[in-house]
Amino acid sequence: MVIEDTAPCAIAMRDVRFDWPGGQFGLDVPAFDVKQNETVLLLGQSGSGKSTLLSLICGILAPSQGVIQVSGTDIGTLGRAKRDRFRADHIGIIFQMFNLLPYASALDNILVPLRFSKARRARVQSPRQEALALTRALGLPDALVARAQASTLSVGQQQRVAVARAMIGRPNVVIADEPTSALDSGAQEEFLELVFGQVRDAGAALLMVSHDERLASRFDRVIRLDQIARQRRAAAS
Ligand SMILES: Nc1ncnc2c1ncn2[C@@H]1O[C@H](COP(=O)(O)OP(=O)(O)OP(=O)(O)O)[C@@H](O)[C@H]1O
Repeated sequence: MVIEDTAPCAIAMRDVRFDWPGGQFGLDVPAFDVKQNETVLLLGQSGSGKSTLLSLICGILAPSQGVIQVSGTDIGTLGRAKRDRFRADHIGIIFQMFNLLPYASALDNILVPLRFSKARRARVQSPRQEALALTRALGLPDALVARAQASTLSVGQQQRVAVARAMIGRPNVVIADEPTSALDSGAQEEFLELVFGQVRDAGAALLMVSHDERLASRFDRVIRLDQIARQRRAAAS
């Protein structure tokens, strides 16, 4: 199924239903869109289903019904392997704890998405030069990026590496799951500045999840999970 009138949308969800195995928690999303070039902050309390929603959009989880369209592709029609490929090709992901490979260099961490995606690799002329251009823009010295093991970097340096890894090969959708939760407020500001700059340069859509309302003023649009999704919880016995 193709959702009509979503041409400018990077993400479009219609009548989506998902239940975690065990039936303790489920999510219904009647309609949710993020436009290309739009920055959206998704707020919600702990346990409300924000990460579940992001996993559906990234194709890590599959809905039991409904349509999830990312960059014009209905990812629900893809099998698991194709969803994994689609995610690698089209989505840049910034995780809460950055999830860097600890013993690899910062540079090798940044190049990981290109190893998993030919399409993303094809959008990069010189991987090493592009990675270093990104890290320079993010304020990291070349020698550190090329030589330092990720585990030896400060949290601030790790977040920059995580942004560069998400942005290499210019994905058109960037998903960030509470990427500022480990940072103090000064570092949060700086981090958002970096992410927004990179997302704008790539012409990408950004969907960031947080429970921190103070971030709201920076985004084109702020929504609460309960405005777009209905949560289903099993009654406690
Ligand atoms: N792997 C899992 N298996 C079964 N149920 C799960 C699983 N992960 C999450 N859930 C259920 O989904 C609910 C929502 O979890 P989710 O992680 O999506 O919330 P969240 O809003 O991202 O929370 P937080 O802000 O604390 O990260 C949880 O309360 C839990 O009941």
